[in-house]
Amino acid sequence: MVRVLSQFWRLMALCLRGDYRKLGLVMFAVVVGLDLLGVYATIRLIEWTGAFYGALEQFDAAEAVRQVGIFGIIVTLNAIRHLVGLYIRKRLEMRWRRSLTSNVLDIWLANKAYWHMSVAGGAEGVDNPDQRIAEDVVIFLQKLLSEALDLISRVVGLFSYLVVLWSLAQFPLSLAPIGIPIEIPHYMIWAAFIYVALCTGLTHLLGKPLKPLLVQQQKREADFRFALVRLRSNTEAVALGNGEAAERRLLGDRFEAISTNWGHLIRRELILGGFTYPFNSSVLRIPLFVALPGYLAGHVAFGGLMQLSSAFSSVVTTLSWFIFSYRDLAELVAASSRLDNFITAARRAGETRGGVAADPALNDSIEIENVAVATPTGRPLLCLGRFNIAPGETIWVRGASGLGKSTLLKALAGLWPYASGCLRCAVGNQIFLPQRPYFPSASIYSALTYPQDPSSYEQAYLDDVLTRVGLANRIDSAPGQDPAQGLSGGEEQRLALGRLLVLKPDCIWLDEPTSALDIAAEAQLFALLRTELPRATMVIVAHRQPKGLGPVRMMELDEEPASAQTQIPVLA
Ligand SMILES: Nc1ncnc2c1ncn2[C@@H]1O[C@H](COP(=O)(O)OP(=O)(O)OP(=O)(O)O)[C@@H](O)[C@H]1O
Repeated sequence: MVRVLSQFWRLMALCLRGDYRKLGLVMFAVVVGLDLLGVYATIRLIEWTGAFYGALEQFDAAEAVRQVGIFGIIVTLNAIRHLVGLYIRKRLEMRWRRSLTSNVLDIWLANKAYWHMSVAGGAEGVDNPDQRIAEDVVIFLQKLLSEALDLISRVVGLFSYLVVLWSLAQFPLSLAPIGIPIEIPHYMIWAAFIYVALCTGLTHLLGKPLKPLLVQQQKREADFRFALVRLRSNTEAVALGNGEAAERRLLGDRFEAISTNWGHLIRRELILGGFTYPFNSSVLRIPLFVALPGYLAGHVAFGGLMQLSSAFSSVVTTLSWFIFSYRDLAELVAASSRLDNFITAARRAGETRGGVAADPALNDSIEIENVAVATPTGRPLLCLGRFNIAPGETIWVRGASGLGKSTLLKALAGLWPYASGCLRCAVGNQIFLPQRPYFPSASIYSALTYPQDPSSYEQAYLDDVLTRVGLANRIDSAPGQDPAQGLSGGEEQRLALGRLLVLKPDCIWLDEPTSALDIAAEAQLFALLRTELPRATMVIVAHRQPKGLGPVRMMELDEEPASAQTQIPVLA
C-alpha cells in the first residue's frame, strides 16, 4: 500500500511540474467542489423522497405536485453541475497528461537514456517504452482522477449520509423475538458497516490476482502491436524473403499470448463478478429489508421507511466504493507501477557512466589513448594504443567483419559504456554517421538537414545540395511524404552524405558510408565532400580504400592488443 501510494505521489509530482501548475490545482479544486455539490444534491433527494412518499401516503395531491416540481429543479441543477464538472475534469486530464508526457519524454531522452535502455536489452521492467509513454500515462490519469474524485466525494458524502441515517434510524433492534433480551440502538448504522466490511474483504480476496493479470495483458498487447509495426516497417525485406509464413507464425504466437492471458483475466473477473454483480444489484434492496423491523414495530411510517432505505443505501453504496471500483483500481495500480518502473529505469539508464572519457583537446588534433572496447557481456573486442589525428586529416579504419569497428565508433561517440580509454578532441561540430542512417518521417528536406530544422535553410540551397549528391529526382517528392520510402540503399547513402554538406561539421566519423555505391559514385561523392569541407577531419570505417578524398592514412585493426604507440601508414 505504501509502495503504491509513493508511486502515485512520484507520478503526480511530474504532473504538477512546469507551467500552469497552480491553474491545474485550481481546476482540481473546482472539480472536487462540483462533486461535493453532487453529495448535497443526493441529500436533498433523500429529503425529497421522505416528503414525496409522505404526501402520497396522505393523499395530498397539491403537495405531491409541488414535490414533482422540486424534483425537476434538483435534477436539472444536478445535471448542469455534472456536465460542467465533467468538462473541466477532461480539460484537467489533458493538462496533466501533457505535463506528465513531457516530463517522461524528457527523462527518457535525457543523457541518451533511451539508447542505454535499448543496449541493455529487454531488462526487466523496461519493455515497450512506446506503450508506457502513450498508453500508461492515459490510463494512470483517467483512472486516478476518476477514483480520487470518487473517493473524496464519497468520504464527504459518507459523513453527510451517516448524519441523516443517524437521525432517521433512532429506533433500536430488539432481539427478544429470537429469545435474546438485547436491544441494539441505531442498529441500521452498524448493519451498514458490518455488511460492507465483510463484502469488501471478500472482494479483495477474490480480486487480488487481477493486478498481475492486467499488467501482463498490457505487455502482451504492446508486444503484438510492436510485431505489427516491425512488419510494416520491413515490408520489402519480408516480401523479398517470402517471410509471410514466418511473420504469420510470430504474429499468431503473440496473439495467442494475448488470448491466453485474456482467458485467465476473464476467468478471474467472472469469479469476482460472481460476488460483486449480485452485491451491486442487491445493495439497493437490502436496506429495505434491514429497515423492515423498524417499520413493522411501528417506529416509522411508510414515507419514513422509504427515506430510511434511501439513506441506508447511500451509506452502503458509499462504503462500497472499494468493491465497485476494484477492477478500475487494479488497472490504475498496474499502469502506475509500469510507468513508475519505466521512469526509474530511464533515470538509472541516464546515469550510465563509463565508456571512453571525452577530455578537452590539448591542441587542434584529435588524440585517442588506450581505447579498449568490449561487448555488453564483457567479451573484449579490440584495443587501441595511442595515436593522433591532425586537423583536416582523413583516416581509413579497416578490419575484419565483426571485429568491433562500428562499436569503436559508438565508443568514441561516448555511447558505449562497455569501453575504456580517452578521446581528446577540440569542442567543435562533430557528426557520427552510422551504417544505417536515420531519416525522420517528414519531408525530404527534414531528412537532409536532420537534426536541424529545414526552415533555417534556403530551399534553393537544399535543392542544390540534393542535385549535387544525385537526388534531383527527389526534389519534387510530395510534402509530408516519407523521404526514406522508396529510396534505394545507394540513394539513402547519398542523402546522408548530402546532410554532411549542409551541416558542415568540423569532424566526421563515418561507418561504411558508401557500401551501397559503386566505386565511381563513391569517388565523385567523396571528392564533393572534400571540396566542400576542406578542413574537416574525417574518420571512415570501410572495407575498401575510400577514393576521392586525397591522402588517406590507414588504421588497420586486428584482434591483437595494440602496441603503446599505434603506427598508421599514409596511403596515396
Ligand atoms: N548491443 C550488442 N549486444 C551484443 N553484442 C553486440 C552488440 N553490439 C555489437 N555486438 C557484437 O560486437 C561485435 C562487433 O560488432 P561491430 O558491429 O562493431 O562489428 P564491425 O567490425 O563493425 O562489423 P562489420 O564490419 O561486419 O560491420 C559483434 O560480434 C557483435 O555481435
